Amino acid sequence: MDVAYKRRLPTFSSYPCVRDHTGIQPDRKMSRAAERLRLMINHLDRSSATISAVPTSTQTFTSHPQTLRFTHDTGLLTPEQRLFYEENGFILIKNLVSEEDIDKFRKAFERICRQEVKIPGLVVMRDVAIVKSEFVPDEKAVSKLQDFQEDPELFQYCNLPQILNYVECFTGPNIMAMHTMLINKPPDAGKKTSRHPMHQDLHYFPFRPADSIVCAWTAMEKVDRQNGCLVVLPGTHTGTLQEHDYPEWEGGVNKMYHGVRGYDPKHPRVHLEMEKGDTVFFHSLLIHGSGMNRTQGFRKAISCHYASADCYYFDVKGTSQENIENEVKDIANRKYGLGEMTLKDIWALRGRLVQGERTSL
Ligand SMILES: CCCC(=O)SCCNC(=O)CCNC(=O)[C@H](O)C(C)(C)COP(=O)(O)OP(=O)(O)OC[C@H]1O[C@@H](n2cnc3c(N)ncnc32)[C@H](O)[C@@H]1OP(=O)(O)O
Ligand SMILES: Nc1ncnc2c1ncn2[C@@H]1O[C@H](COP(=O)(O)OP(=O)(O)OP(=O)(O)O)[C@@H](O)[C@H]1O
Ligand SMILES: O=C(O)CCC(=O)C(=O)O
Ligand SMILES: [Fe+2]
Ligand SMILES: [Mg+2]
Repeated sequence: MDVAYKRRLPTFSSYPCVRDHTGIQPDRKMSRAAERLRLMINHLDRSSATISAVPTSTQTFTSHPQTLRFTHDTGLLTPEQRLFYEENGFILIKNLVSEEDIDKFRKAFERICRQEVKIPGLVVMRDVAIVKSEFVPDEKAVSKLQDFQEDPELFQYCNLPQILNYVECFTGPNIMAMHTMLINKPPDAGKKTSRHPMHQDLHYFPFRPADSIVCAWTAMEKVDRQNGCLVVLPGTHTGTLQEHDYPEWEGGVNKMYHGVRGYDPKHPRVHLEMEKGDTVFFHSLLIHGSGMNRTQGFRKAISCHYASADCYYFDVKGTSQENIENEVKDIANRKYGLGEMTLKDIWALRGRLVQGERTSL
């Protein structure tokens, strides 16, 4: 563990934004949940990760066993944190990435925007509102970098030991970094195109199981409702993958920003307000999005989707993911002439082992 990290130990925040009108009472909910888990964990059968809720003195476990399905016991997460992720599908760790590291990522980003470096495979995206205007090599023209696995500086984010320690709690010990992004949400140009529709990241991934895929998303500055923080629907990770499509937004929508078709607008939502360095880990099925940026600043975050290297690819043909596959293939073909490549080939090329063994992906 590096010294800088040790000095400022991260703290766990249950619901980071209690100002949100979700109707959830975080403190009450947490203490009840934590107490229940503490009782259960006394009787944890580690080999099967199965919890027996009411063991008897004769050791006959006749009650309904409850399984911890979404987390692994690595000794890092407290019982409260495990139960929180199990129930909500995300967990926010305060102050996990140092200022120094974030400033380094920001400088690397700026160099890319100024076109001082050329990174193989990197996708530099512009917001749909300005895509037809004149290009200037400046961070103001870039809404997102995607696939920075070949940038040695930015990719350090994916290798940060304190991030991987948490990731392992959700993926197990063999870890692949599958998808990388630096999001530079621009000030909204007036058409609300800076929003990201509510979606499940799994829609983009031709590999499974969903429970072994987690996103780490780190705020590179203070993010709040004003500049378009993440918004999550707690508990939706226990559902299934929904159909996604372009939302019908008057002002237009960014390429490949699909949204969940007809999600329940009454589902409680939580705005994840975060400080620089705070990191949220969330499940690949968790419904999330981000609001518009009402400030004049470019709201920055860096993220990586990790998957267990033991995951397997599958053919999305005939599933709800076929629409995104067609778009990805179209672009890959137009840009790189990768007509013969399958989605699996594209992902296998992009993925990088960051811990353990590359067993399958
Ligand atoms: C868990 C993952 C969740 C997600 O990743 S959600 C977001 C996923 N989004 C993506 O993966 C998009 C990544 N972006 C890209 O691939 C590229 O930026 C993109 C959109 C293909 C543009 O590539 P460029 O190299 O800039 O190509 P280009 O300038 O020649 O444009 C090609 C055509 O695309 C259009 N375009 C560019 N940026 C756009 C945007 N933001 N929204 C909508 N349309 C956009 C552009 O106008 C052009 O269209 P046309 O051919 O002139 O009709
Ligand atoms: N009525 C809606 N229908 C569909 N998606 C919505 C709707 N309202 C918001 N969203 C989506 O929910 C996410 C977050 O929205 P949110 O309401 O937090 O942002 P906002 O409306 O821009 O700002 P705020 O509500 O904080 O004033 C975004 O992805 C946004 O696109
Ligand atoms: O940073 C954001 O606004 C959300 C990005 C996101 O959810 C994604 O790209 O999948
Ligand atoms: Fe996402
Ligand atoms: Mg709103």
